[in-house]
Amino acid sequence: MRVGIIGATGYGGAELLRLLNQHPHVQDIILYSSSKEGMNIQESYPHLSEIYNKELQSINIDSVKEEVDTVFLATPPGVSSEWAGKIAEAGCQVIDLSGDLRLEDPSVYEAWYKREAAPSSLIQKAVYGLPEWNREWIKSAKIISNPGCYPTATLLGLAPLVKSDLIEFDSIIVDAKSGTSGAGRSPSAITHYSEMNENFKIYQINQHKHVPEIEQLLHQWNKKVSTITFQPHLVPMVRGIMATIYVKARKKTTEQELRELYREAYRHERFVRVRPDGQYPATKEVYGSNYCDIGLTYDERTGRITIVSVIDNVVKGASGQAIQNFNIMNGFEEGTGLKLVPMYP
Ligand SMILES: NC(=O)C1=CN([C@@H]2O[C@H](COP(=O)(O)OP(=O)(O)OC[C@H]3O[C@@H](n4cnc5c(N)ncnc54)[C@H](OP(=O)(O)O)[C@@H]3O)[C@@H](O)[C@H]2O)C=CC1
Ligand SMILES: CC(=O)N[C@@H](CCC(=O)OP(=O)(O)O)C(=O)O
Repeated sequence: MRVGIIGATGYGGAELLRLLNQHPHVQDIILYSSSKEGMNIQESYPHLSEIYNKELQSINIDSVKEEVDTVFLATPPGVSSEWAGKIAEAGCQVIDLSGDLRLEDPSVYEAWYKREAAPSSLIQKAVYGLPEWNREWIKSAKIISNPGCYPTATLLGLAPLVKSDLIEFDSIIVDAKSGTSGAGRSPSAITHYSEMNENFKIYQINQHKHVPEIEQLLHQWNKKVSTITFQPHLVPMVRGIMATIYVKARKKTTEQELRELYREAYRHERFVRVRPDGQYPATKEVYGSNYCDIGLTYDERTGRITIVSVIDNVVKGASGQAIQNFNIMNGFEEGTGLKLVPMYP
């Protein structure tokens, strides 16, 4: 297949290129840029020297239509609402890494993103690309809205419990930590070295745009869930997300019962690994891979369940999951191009 990446000069785009470059069903990758047309991608990314030697193309719907079968939009919010519809109408598959098409209610998008929402007709066509729980819809989708990085870790960590009726549904607290690559390639006063090295910050308290995305899915899975508490933090590392999730059990349970619930839920999922008793995952254990690793415990004293869910934000939290969706949409074996052993140490 021939694939295009819009936003190839960003971190999500570069990771798509790294992974698609060794995908056996991808014959050609065209890179599009809104600001660096005519430049070679190696000028932006010297690590691609002698591996990928191509010029960035301007984004033009007629050439996109001629050149590619699938377009990955690795662009900031606001861009996909402009391009996804046109590209789909031109007959290409669209996989959007941004948050533009994830929220079903445009007024919720406008309240949290503080910008105009995409047209409802476009949002309705997009399938939320969380393969472990939405695989059947992804198979026939033409437009995928790829989940956010924090929602991926949080939803995979919460799904078995929320679907089980074992918990107090108003008790969910998510304490999430991310590396700085989650903020993209452009440096900012929040993420640059002097600000982040030897530092640990909470940000966007009670107002992160991933709150409604997480709540939307949890509510779809169980109508008893309405709101959650979610607080994101930045940690001085490049890749990785850890979501530590606290939930009150509705009645007495055991760690063994909970682990069995998770093992059963993810028995056939190649990218979700449930840790054995007493093991809790660290971000480095999924670094550079498409895995989501989950550990859990039950505190008999407080009746609280703690779930620890880790991903690499650029892989399972963005580009790897996008390729997992690409594989499912096209009937390829789901792990194609994603058989990545985490880099350790
Ligand atoms: N980084 C991460 O861990 C994750 C990112 N995401 C989402 O994926 C998307 C990409 O993120 P990321 O790669 O980190 O961001 P970056 O800021 O690193 O890259 C975004 C790219 O978008 C392109 N771009 C900017 N403005 C426009 C425009 N008006 N029209 C077309 N292209 C534009 C730019 O490329 P150029 O100037 O060459 O056009 C830029 O390099 C975002 O929506 C992000 O929220 C989702 C999950 C995780
Ligand atoms: C560390 C950091 O800044 N992370 C980003 C999340 C990136 C992401 O997943 O954003 P989208 O929903 O737009 O895809 C943030 O908090 O906004």
